[in-house]
Amino acid sequence: AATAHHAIVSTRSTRLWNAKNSRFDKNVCLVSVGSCCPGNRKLGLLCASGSQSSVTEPVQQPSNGKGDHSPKKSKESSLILIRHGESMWNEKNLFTGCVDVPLTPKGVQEAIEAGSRIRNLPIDVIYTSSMVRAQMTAMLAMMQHRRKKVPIIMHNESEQAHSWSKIYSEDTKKLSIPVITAWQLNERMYGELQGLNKQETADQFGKEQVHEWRRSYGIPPPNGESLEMCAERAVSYFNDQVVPQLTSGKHVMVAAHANSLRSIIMHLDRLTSQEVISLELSTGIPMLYIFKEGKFVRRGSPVGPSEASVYAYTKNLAQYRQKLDSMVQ
Ligand SMILES: O=C(O)[C@@H](CO)OP(=O)(O)O
Repeated sequence: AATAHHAIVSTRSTRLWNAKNSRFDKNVCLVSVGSCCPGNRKLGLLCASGSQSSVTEPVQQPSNGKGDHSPKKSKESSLILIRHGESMWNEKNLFTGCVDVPLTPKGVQEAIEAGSRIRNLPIDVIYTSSMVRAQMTAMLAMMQHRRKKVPIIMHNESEQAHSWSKIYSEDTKKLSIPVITAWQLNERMYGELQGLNKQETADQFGKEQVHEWRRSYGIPPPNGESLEMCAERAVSYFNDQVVPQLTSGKHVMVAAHANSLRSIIMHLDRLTSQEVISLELSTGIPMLYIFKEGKFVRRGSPVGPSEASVYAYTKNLAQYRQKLDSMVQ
């Protein structure tokens, strides 16, 4: 199943991500530590701003007050980004945006397969959008995880919701993974395109115009959000909430959407507004980054439960896997 060429992370339409070999095809651009496409640039140093965490276990964010959040100790943590599996409107080729539609059976299958690819990777906390397709994907993927911790959605929308969902056993807490839902990670709001057929819209307004609405950085669809506007909320949230977790050594998975993730990947990989135009994400393919000393290094996509691909696993991740091997009979 992992043999297909997925256009997960491609900054040129000529480059396709080969999930099997964890490398870009055509431009011979391997994803390796410290380099990324295009032009072998160093991956971006990410500076978090305004660090606070409202999650179950607040994390201390080391900061020197200058926006440099490199931890003092050299901890390594992993970040998995995953776009939801195929939704019922993906299947119908309809613009979806902030309309909250569920997965198709194929999307469910994609989420399960994604789970099998990451079943040996450590995950301490999960962030999802507030939309059911991202939440289904995260939950279905976690059902495959070897650690068998229980993903539990945090309900902090009111005092009552918070207190009524309290867990009274520390042991049980240890065997669970908080799932934090955030509207900021929702799909880009597609305005008056929501519910329209993508092909019919291109026929009506012209291919070029629709491509600009769909893929440009700065141009919003009618009464919708541009990628830039989406980035303002999604990347801010990522910096404010997710980065402090990583800085404290927690391993994080983020389940979200094509465009909210495009904006985050643009930020992590320091893509230009031109480069992001051809960044396409497939449904249900997990992407792994390592966060170390304040830097994000893209490791590619884990190929499967037994083959990590040479680029995907670090020494620490291999050790975690060995630990799982010794725990699971
Ligand atoms: O319809 C949407 O919400 C998105 C993702 O499916 O569309 P696009 O393909 O333009 O990113």
